Amino acid sequence: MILDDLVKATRKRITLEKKVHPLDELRSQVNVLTLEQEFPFETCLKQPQLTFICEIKKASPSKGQIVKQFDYKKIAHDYERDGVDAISVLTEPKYFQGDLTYLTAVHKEVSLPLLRKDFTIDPYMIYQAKLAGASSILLIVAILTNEQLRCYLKLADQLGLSAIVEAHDETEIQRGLNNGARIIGVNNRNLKDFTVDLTTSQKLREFVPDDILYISESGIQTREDVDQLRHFGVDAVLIGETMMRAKNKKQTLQNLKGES
Ligand SMILES: O=C(O)c1ccccc1NCC(=O)[C@H](O)[C@H](O)COP(=O)(O)O
Repeated sequence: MILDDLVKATRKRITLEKKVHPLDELRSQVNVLTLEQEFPFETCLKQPQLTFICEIKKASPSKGQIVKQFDYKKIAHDYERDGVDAISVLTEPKYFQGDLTYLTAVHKEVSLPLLRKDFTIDPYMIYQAKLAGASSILLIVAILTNEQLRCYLKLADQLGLSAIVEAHDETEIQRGLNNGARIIGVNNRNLKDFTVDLTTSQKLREFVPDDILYISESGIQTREDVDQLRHFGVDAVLIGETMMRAKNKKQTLQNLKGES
């Protein structure tokens, strides 16, 4: 399964990165930052209207290369100008052609809350996310033990980072909640065969209490999709490919929001 490959590649990458910049070095840099505890990512998800998180994503395992021209700074500016609420930046290099430096650069360019989209399997990656300017990280239940989930959520909290706890079924949602998740993300993409079914977000909605933020991720293409998800009671949508392929991002976003 693709998640196994992603975890393997991530472990290899992080092992190398730790040799260049050991954990203690990252820790001491984080210590000199003023740790704000405002959780801007969560604040933006709590607004009354649906929150739009749009992604900066060059390639993916399911689609291969999505865009040839990849001016991530311009995309970030366009997203901010056009009314996106938060930005997700893929930092996984092997399968998504992402890079942590994209996140650092985007943080310098825009003031929107940023999600480090990666396959977090080590606390080291949470420190990296903080130093790169993220206000949120991704924790995928399927690749973490309960103890890891609990510890990573605690560390994120200490660093003023929110965490999207991604689940694919009722059991994973329960594990996320039992270990302290405040945000549950449901992935509409089946990671075994890459098929997308937006009703996954509908089917799993009932297992997430109303005081927990609920994000629908992947496969969102049209205004009808967004309307449907709004109707299912999601707090936010995470949209990657549709926005990345859009020639006119402003118009596409307005259309998705139902403003044009
Ligand atoms: O996008 C993939 O092919 C993929 C495959 C395996 C694991 C994760 C994957 N995507 C990460 C994401 O969560 C999406 O980039 C995000 O939800 C946006 O999805 P989309 O709008 O379909 O680009």
